[in-house]
Amino acid sequence: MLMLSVQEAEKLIFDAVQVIQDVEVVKLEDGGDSFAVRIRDRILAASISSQLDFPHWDNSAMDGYAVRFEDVKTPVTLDIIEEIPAGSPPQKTIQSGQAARILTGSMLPQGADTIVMQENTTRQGDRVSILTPPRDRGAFVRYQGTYCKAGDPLLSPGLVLKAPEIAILAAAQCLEVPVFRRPRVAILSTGSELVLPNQPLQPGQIVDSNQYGLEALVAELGAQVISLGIVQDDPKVLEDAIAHAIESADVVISSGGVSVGDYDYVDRILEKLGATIQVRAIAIKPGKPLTFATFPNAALYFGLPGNPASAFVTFWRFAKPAIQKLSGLAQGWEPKFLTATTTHDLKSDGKRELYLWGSVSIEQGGFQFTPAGGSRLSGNLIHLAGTNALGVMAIGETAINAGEAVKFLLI
Ligand SMILES: Nc1nc2c(c(=O)[nH]1)N[C@H]1C(S)=C(S)[C@@H](COP(=O)(O)OP(=O)(O)OC[C@H]3O[C@@H](n4cnc5c(N)ncnc54)[C@H](O)[C@@H]3O)O[C@H]1N2
Ligand code: MOO
Ligand SMILES: [Mg+2]
Repeated sequence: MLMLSVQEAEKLIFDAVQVIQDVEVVKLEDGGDSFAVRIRDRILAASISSQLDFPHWDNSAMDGYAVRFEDVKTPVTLDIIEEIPAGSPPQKTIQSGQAARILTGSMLPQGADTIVMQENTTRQGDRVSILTPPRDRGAFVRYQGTYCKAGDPLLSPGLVLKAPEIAILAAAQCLEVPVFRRPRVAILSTGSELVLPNQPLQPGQIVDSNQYGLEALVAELGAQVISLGIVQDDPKVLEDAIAHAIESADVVISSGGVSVGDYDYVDRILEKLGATIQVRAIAIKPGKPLTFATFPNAALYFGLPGNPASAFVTFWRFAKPAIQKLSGLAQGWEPKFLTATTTHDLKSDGKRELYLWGSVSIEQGGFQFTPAGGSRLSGNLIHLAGTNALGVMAIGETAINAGEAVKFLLI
């Protein structure tokens, strides 16, 4: 069986992913949850601009007095001709010797070009004394269009809509927001030994934990989960399940049945159903027998190995970036490796690229990687708890000593 390097495999996988083309519109005024809750974490499908300048008009950054800079170069007392609360346009033009009372956000009146903050003044009835002259013309004036001009692009396609972007959409009066349809990801667990968590466990059986772990991983990416549950190691039953899955989903993720065992049917079924198998085995540990295939209807198939740690690691390394790219994310979907100092010695046989689950923390001087305890066998999922990173050892690298640098991937 041809074993690809991790880099060869990821190129084949990521190149096969085409961004979703379907667009949905999320409307500010639709019922149900608030707009922010409905649009949070969706990915923008088109460029957004506004008909508005930001700021929309010249306005004051302080509570104080709008004045003419020429009048206040030295301490002086001015006549207050008007009060301008936020939300009301000024009615008068400031002439020499005059000022207007102004509040933060209020429009700058005609004739004025500078704001003196209240703390630098004293007021006597309709007059105000400027105690400290402002340094510059335009002090504390927020000029129209200096943040952004009407028509300028505000948000670009492929951006995940988080709190700042959602606030911008609201400020820009963007009432209908085009976002990419969320990918549909079908998940199934193959194996006649598998039972549901609420079923009594007979000798030889094991609870299907991959289904739940993978569902959570897919949901974390904002994709729609289609849970197909346990499928027995029966070629006909499995073929029907996979055929149904590829018709109903953009991505199908199965676990188990991809190695060389007597009941490992996945690859044969994929071929029978017309898939092109792009990846059959990768020089990665854990996760060697990963299968990746493409279907004529554009569905992508990840046949993850059944061992729980292998399923998690291959999901993080290959399926997660692929789903993020498919979702329309313009930037940041590719795996990014950073460097940490390891707190413990790390060992490898050097034969496959080794992924070590553990925790990265930010300490003085940078990132620190602590490998998880327990046995690092691919069947052991217990010590995945609390981890947030995968340390990586390259092929040929057999030891990284405590205190030395290790590459890691945040998961
Ligand atoms: N002769 C060889 N045997 C194996 C090889 C090999 O190269 N030659 N590779 C080993 C490696 S590496 C891996 S990884 C596994 C992959 O096996 P499969 O993908 O075929 O998975 P299964 O055989 O179906 O199951 C393996 C293991 O995982 C448990 N499992 C399966 N599904 C689930 C689930 N949904 N939840 C929890 N646990 C699950 C299953 O009971 C098995 O213990 O193959 C090695 N063998
Ligand atoms: O590639 Mo397997 O996941 O080492 O047990
Ligand atoms: Mg097997």
